[in-house]
Amino acid sequence: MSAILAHLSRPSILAPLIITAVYLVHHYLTKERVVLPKSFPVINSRPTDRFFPYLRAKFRNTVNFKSTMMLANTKPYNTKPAILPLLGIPNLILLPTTDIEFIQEQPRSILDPAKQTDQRLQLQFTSPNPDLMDLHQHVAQNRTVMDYMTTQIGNLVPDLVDELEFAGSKYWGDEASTSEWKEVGVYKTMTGILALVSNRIFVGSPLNRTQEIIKVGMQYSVDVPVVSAAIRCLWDPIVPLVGWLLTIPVRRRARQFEKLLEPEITKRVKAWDGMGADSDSVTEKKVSSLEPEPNDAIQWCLKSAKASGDPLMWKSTTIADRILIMNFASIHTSDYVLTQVLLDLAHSKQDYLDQLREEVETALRENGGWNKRTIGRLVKLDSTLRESARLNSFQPAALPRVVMAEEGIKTPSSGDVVIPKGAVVVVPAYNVMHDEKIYKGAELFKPFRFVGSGQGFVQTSSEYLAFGHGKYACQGRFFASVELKTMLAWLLVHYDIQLREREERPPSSWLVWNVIQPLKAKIRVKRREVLVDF
Ligand code: HEM
Repeated sequence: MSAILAHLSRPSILAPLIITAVYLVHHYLTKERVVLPKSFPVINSRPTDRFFPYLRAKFRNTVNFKSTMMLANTKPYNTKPAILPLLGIPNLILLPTTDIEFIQEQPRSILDPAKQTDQRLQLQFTSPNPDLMDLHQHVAQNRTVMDYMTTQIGNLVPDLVDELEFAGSKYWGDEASTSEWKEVGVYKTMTGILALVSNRIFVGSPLNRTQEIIKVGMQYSVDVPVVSAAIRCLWDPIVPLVGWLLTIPVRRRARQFEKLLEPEITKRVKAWDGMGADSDSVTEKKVSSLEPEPNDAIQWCLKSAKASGDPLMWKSTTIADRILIMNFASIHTSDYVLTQVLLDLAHSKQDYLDQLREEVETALRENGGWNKRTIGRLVKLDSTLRESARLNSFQPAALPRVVMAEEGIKTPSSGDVVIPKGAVVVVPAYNVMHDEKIYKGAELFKPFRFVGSGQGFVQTSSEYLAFGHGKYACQGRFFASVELKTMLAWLLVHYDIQLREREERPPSSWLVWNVIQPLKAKIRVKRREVLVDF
């Protein structure tokens, strides 16, 4: 015994023990705890659960979230809020679908979507620059840059197509390969093509083909969700240290990305300043000595930075971090949607593929080739994307928001019961988008379901939540819609896709409350001889 005591009293052992003990006491005594209303039922706990009902409900929700979402259609969950215990996401309250309109209208000061993203992605460790999400002037800049993106993307269709010629040939085969079928990994090739095409719009040509930029941007985007999910499962007291350690490689990649973009951003800033443009005199003529002025996200960031007059906004690292976040926000969401739609099509009917191809070829002929007008005419293709995103949305529970109001909130369904500050509310989405009463034949892929319905790919509603809904719905969806339609149209015109009508479509997998596309699924493609005359 005395030997053990002597051992423990050595400073190298004792000091960490004392620090840990002090931390634990401090943590548990001072941490603000969110006490969820006791009157709400716990979804997926059963009257027969005599022991550990909460833990058992948590287990069921975690391993089979789809069934939880279906349960949300039944009483009392379809009219009343419920506590939703789930691994790695504390303080969740599932609201009924009848609250969707109320939720989507609330300002950030009441229900904040960004705070939920902070928690989910552990941005205090993983963000290249935590201020980018928090500081008012950064948030305003993000919004302005997204506005540029929305208004400019139509004009950039020819650039997208130019990049597709290169990326498509690289991943799916070039013009010399028209006689052979080629087996391709859908997710892998879509990610590769998207990284090139999206970065053509983000950093411009030829920088977008720099291997290192693509590699670092992708690694960052792959690592953040994985490492943040791991941190969320850690025991609270060890999160600050272990979380920081686990994310060292992520932060290293962000610094690498900043270095890789630094020469280009500095060149652009110098070109701007070289014209003697004052911070507050942004005119189309005086903006930059680069001829022609680049039309890409680096330049949009620079323009809006100069308009703000705040030098921090045009610092090279600030702009590079914004571009890295764009890579993160766009590549995984878009490669998800493209992978799913290609698998849906490959496992559907030849007639669908023929009709889509015909629509694209007619639009190309009638509108003089690849441009904004052509893409705007593709109503069947637009409906196909919307239908696939409905069936496969990666957010089976939508509109996650943290309650920010000091006094908590009451929702239409909670009646007099207050949902406290710090709780995270969500609404069910999987069951809504698979509801037979809203979508007839809801489990079927009917690509032209929305043709003539007045509902385009980007339109959100309380019945269509693939991009969220309302005030804080996806800001990148207009960009994504043009980019994905151009990509899919170009691929359909340039490649035959071998139909796998009789084979089972590879299923997505569910990981807690995320849906993951079939990462290993393959299709067979063959380059076509393109005969469209335009
Ligand atoms: C098909 C691809 C995409 C899908 C399915 C998608 C989906 C979503 C969803 C579900 C949300 C949450 C909305 C809510 O909670 O109400 C969101 C938010 C957001 N997305 Fe997307 N997204 C896509 C592409 C993009 C792209 C390409 C960008 C930017 C380059 C982008 C930027 C954003 C931003 C900035 C937000 C936060 C909006 C806010 O809080 O105001 N997204 N997205």
